[in-house]
Amino acid sequence: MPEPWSNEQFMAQLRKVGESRYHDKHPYHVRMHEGKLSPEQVRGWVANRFYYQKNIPVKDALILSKLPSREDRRDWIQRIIDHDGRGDDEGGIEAWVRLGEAVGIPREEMLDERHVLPAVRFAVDAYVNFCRLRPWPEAVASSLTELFAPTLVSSRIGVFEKLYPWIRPEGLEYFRARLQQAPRDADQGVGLVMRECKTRKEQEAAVAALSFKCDVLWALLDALSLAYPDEENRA
Ligand SMILES: O=C(O)c1cc(C(=O)O)c2c(n1)C(=O)C(=O)c1cc(C(=O)O)[nH]c1-2
Repeated sequence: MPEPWSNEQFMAQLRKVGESRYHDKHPYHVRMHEGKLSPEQVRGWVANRFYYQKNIPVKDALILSKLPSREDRRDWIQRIIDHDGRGDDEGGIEAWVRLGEAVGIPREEMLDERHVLPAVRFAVDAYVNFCRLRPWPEAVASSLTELFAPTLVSSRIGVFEKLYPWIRPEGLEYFRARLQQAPRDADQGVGLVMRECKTRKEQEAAVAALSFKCDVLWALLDALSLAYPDEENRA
């Protein structure tokens, strides 16, 4: 096996995956940020991403159950609280349901998953199962798409405000909360991956995990492109 990468080289390998394969490059996402999606296409994205959102705390609970140290569990548990909420904080899943209402999807239609496409379900379930079955440092590495999320989410707030004025502004609270949460998650995830993945084999497995996760997000948008084609491509 070749020599392990230095932390800098390892980070560069992880970043390279995001630069080429993160979902911001997907045509459906590009069109979203150009303001070109129809209301129906925006609703399709929100309703399907809900299935991703609701499974995030499930996969984080699987990872939590495998972390051997109390200190690491004390940090990781915050992710579950962010999404499920606690006390007066209703959490990210509820905020996403409100985003749904802000784009015109009734709450019960989000909750009963009637708009969730089969391929989206398969892709998200594959992510949860990856975290269930793989060694925990790889599961943590697969969350590192969050390294690339803050820039994208911050531009999405402006995009939704300016280019989709029909979306009710209170729906954007989810994204605002993520601007604080995602960089903290990414720092924590990078710290764990750098600490645990010391051999070249482990480092390459972490890069592969991040690549797999990019595929999950990409597959979600592929499914949306088929189900909600652009006007000009409609039969
Ligand atoms: O809107 C986005 O572009 C985006 C991307 C990602 C991501 O990169 O996986 C996450 C989120 N949002 C997000 O809101 C979120 O809570 C989240 C958790 C995770 C994860 O894998 O643990 N990714 C993401």
